[in-house]
Amino acid sequence: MSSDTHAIRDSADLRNASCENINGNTNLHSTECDDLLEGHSRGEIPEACTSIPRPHNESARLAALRRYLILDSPEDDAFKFLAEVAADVCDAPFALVTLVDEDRVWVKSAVGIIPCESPRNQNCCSWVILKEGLVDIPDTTQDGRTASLEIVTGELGIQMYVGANLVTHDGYSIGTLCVLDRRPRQLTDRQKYLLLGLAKQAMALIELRSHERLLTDSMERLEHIASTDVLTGLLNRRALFERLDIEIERSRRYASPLSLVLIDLDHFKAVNDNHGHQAGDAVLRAIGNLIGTTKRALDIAARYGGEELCILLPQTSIEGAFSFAETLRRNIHDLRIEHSGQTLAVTASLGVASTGIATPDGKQLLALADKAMYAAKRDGRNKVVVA
Ligand SMILES: Nc1nc2c(ncn2[C@@H]2O[C@H](COP(=O)(O)OP(=O)(O)OP(=O)(O)O)[C@@H](O)[C@H]2O)c(=O)[nH]1
Repeated sequence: MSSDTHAIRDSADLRNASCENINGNTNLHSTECDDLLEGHSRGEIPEACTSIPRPHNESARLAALRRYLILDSPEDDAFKFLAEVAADVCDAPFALVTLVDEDRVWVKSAVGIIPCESPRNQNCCSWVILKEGLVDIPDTTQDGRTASLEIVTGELGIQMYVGANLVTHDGYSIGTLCVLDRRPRQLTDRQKYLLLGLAKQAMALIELRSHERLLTDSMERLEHIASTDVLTGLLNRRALFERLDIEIERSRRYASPLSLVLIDLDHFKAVNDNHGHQAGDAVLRAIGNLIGTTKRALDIAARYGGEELCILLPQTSIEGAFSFAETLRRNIHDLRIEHSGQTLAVTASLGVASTGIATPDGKQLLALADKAMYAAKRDGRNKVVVA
């Protein structure tokens, strides 16, 4: 016998129990919940509940729900499919996958009804998370838990509700897979068994989506680590070459210019020799920041080598690149870096190259910029030279 078909209790008991728990006791224990849930499905209709009790582990339950990041997530056909199967199996016009949040019941997917959230106090699903297994209400108009709910008394006129718990791997009830009908009726044992099985599948799907998200996040983090230069926060050399190939290809395909600026700090060895390697690192970090704030969002900045940096400027002509390089040269010249009580200043030599009519490949473009950069060094440093 399912817990929903337990013996009928005196409706006065239920009223008393409800009232005690309505009056602020949100830390309800499961036995108390059972008192509320059992024994009032038939006979005299108890006074309507104005508040649905909360499980004794409510705050841990909410934390469990939130770790899945499923609330307010986009539609997902796999959940919709499970709701469709539940509706078919139970021969019900409505089926929903719901999550019971702090003050609302949010619908992940729905069949026969437009999914929308509703207040927790007005939703049958809020009863389901109070106990294990199914909540089976063959006639909602005759059940104290549901008789006064808007979904029953209102336009929708729901008269049958059966909800199966979605239980996390660590035992928290976070929502339901439920079926609803406009006429009172009893599901068969087979239908209830299948609904419970489908609820397990819905929960497995929630866990799967969560694992997928964690995996994607980890891969993105790893990709970030693998492509970022730790000192400057810019892209590293490997990532630069990847992006260079992509941007060269884009430049070819759309016949748009791509420019490249190569930056080499002047007399950087002297910074290390005179102020120490830590000071040299502080300078490189500061230059990395400066480049980050000087370039456009679509420009791609990388650490090319030791004290050599590189910026790709998509859709930028040689004139535009020269103007950008001049601004950067001035900004570097004007930059003052405070380190261990000392104020450091550096200059840089910059080489600029651009894809022309005979578009070079990435390596050729770099070689052109490198040649121009060395010309700037030869010309006295703190200069921009165009290839
Ligand atoms: N602190 C620090 N120094 C670095 C790093 N990478 C390269 N360097 C130093 O950068 C200096 C580069 O020196 P050089 O190639 O002789 O060039 P330079 O002193 O900048 O002289 P010019 O380029 O000719 O103006 C070397 O002392 C490297 O050790 C780094 O990550 N941190």
